[in-house]
Amino acid sequence: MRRFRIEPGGHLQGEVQVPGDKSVSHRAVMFAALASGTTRVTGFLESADCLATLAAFAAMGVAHRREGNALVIDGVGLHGLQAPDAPLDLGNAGTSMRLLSGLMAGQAFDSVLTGDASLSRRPMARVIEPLTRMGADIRGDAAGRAPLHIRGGRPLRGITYRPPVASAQIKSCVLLAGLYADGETRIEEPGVSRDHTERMLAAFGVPLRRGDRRVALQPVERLRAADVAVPADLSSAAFFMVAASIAPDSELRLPGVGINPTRRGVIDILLAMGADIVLGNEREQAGEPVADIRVRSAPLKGIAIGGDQVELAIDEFPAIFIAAACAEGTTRLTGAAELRVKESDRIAVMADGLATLGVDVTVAEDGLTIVGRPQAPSFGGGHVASHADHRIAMAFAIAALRADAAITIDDCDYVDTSFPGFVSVAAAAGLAIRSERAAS
Ligand SMILES: O=C(O)C1=C[C@@H](OP(=O)(O)O)[C@@H](O)[C@H](O)C1
Ligand SMILES: C=C(OP(=O)(O)O)C(=O)O
Repeated sequence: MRRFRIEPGGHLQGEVQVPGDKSVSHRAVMFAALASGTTRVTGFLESADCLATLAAFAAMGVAHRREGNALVIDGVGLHGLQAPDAPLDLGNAGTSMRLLSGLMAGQAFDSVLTGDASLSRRPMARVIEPLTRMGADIRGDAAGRAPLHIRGGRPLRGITYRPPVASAQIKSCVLLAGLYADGETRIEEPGVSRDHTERMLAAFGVPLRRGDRRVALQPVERLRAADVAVPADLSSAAFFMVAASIAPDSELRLPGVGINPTRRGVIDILLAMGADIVLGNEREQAGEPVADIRVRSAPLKGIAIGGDQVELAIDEFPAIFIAAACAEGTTRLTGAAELRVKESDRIAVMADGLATLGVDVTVAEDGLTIVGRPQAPSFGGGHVASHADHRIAMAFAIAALRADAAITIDDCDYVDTSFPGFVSVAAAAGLAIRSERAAS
């Protein structure tokens, strides 16, 4: 296991090219595999999570190769996947497991989906339940967790599903099963969730009816291969947006970052906190809005965050909490219980780490309250446990910019699930970070 050691202080300058979007990369592999024809994916995120998805399709007979900077995938068609001869191991990737569960429910063969210790703790009843209503035979353990055993060859029927939480993973799972169902599949969500699946299905020639928090899909004969240019990942960019905001004398440019309106909550939250963020050259890339982002240091202030803002920034809260700890006044997050069922319990784990670094934080069931320390240093140094959660590790790494002593972080191998190369990219921008092999 590697651990990070970050010396305190520093400022950030220059251009940071963050890697491709994780959500879009997973979907690009899935839809390319199911399409008729060949798809070229550029900007594919070569991270552990997305490579697990790619390996799962390779195990089901989908060929891929690298040509220059493109990942080229030969689609096998909606009914062309082959039975894998072993369980599909999806590692740490919740998106992969939940989306694949819907897809596997529609196949003629049986499959088993497994994952690592973190993924095996995450709730899967949220996909088992709607898929069972559609006619699938899918079972987890007694607590509704992975491994998931899926019996193939079951006829599926379209349903109208109203998930209890707004979740792109649940929605996408049901839509993927809906590709194989008899009749229309409808989803009506209690809130806004990211719409990468809908955008990419449309690009692959699948007609959808979309309304406010609603989507409906009719089964189709085939998906039409369509090249995908994956935007840079806003969730990875978020660490640098916060870092440049809290470090003095900093200015970073982040080119080609996805700013999908169902994902861009972190930009709006940081702007509301007083951040100096400017979006330029806004354009569309493979059906997704992207922009070049410029961030400069700025004094931040605490705000209240809740309601619809939560899902729009769901993966960015570890970074946002670091911003809040450097802000003038109090930041209060509510309505974010979903953070407790990510790769780690991100409310408890972030609260523990912030407290270790001397920040006054109060935990609630669905959020937390952070009293900011606007005078640098905002953090003491110390040793923080990432609980094998990539986003926790990266969040505490940037906290060192406002610390008075070194911060060390355990269990940082998992950063590769979403941001391979984080250490060298962050070091080149000005963070005094190094990765060390830990004793155990
Ligand atoms: O669909 C996706 O790609 C994702 C959806 C979100 O999860 P939920 O659907 O559970 O909100 C997010 O946290 C995850 O990192 C990626
Ligand atoms: C929650 C995340 O991913 P997943 O659900 O795919 O594991 C994340 O990347 O923060």
